[in-house]
Amino acid sequence: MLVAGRYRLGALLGTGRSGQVRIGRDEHVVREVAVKEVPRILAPYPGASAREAGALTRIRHQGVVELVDFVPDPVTGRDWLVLELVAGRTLGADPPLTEREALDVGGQVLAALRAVHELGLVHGDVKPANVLRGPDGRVVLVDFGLTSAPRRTGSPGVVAGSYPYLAPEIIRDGVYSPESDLYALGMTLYAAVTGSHHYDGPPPVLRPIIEGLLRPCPQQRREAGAMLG
Ligand SMILES: Nc1ncnc2c1ncn2[C@@H]1O[C@H](COP(=O)(O)OP(=O)(O)OP(=O)(O)O)[C@@H](O)[C@H]1O
Repeated sequence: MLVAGRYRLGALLGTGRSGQVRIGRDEHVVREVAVKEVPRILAPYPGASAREAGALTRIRHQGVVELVDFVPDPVTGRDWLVLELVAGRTLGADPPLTEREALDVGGQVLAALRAVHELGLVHGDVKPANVLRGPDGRVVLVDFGLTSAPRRTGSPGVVAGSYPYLAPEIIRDGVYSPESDLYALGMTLYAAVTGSHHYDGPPPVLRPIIEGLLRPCPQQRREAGAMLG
């Protein structure tokens, strides 16, 4: 299949809640990209594709996936996000990381999150499936479908995101903030080194960092972030 008369779809890279992500061959400039299909009617959160495209247009950082093109298709009701093809695998796709590797990954994700937060945005869905790690060690954050300004929905129970990476204040009050991204990073690192997301006491080297990122008080998570870099 050819998207926008230009991107020829190939092998499946991954499947998420919104749709499929495939390798695409850009026939105009002959290079490979990643093409994410978001069927509007099935999208778990309305406006996710436009929100993701809008956020990625603003964020430029080596740890954040680059947006190449955005192709809304009003006829079929599908949107296509054309992204930089990241050579890497998601955390969790392979055996657990060593603590040293997790420290490095944590530092890189934190740097990417800082770029997001400096623009006044919250990623909103940090989790192992949204962190890609390449053979060269480069770490890239993907899936900005829930990215928005900090917000408080005030409706407990109706929360967007992924358990168990949701900070307690999101579950309680629907409060999304840079600090809720830090909580999700803490849980992501815990899952990356233990292979489990059932929190049962952190591993030794990362203990102060993970415990700090998972603090119930959002402000206190910043100190743990500072330990990562
Ligand atoms: N640019 C990319 N390069 C390579 N693989 C990618 C890229 N973007 C996404 N993927 C793969 O596709 C999967 C799904 O992508 P993504 O998380 O963006 O979709 P989603 O439908 O929004 O998922 P979610 O269920 O987390 O909301 C990722 O976990 C990853 O394996």
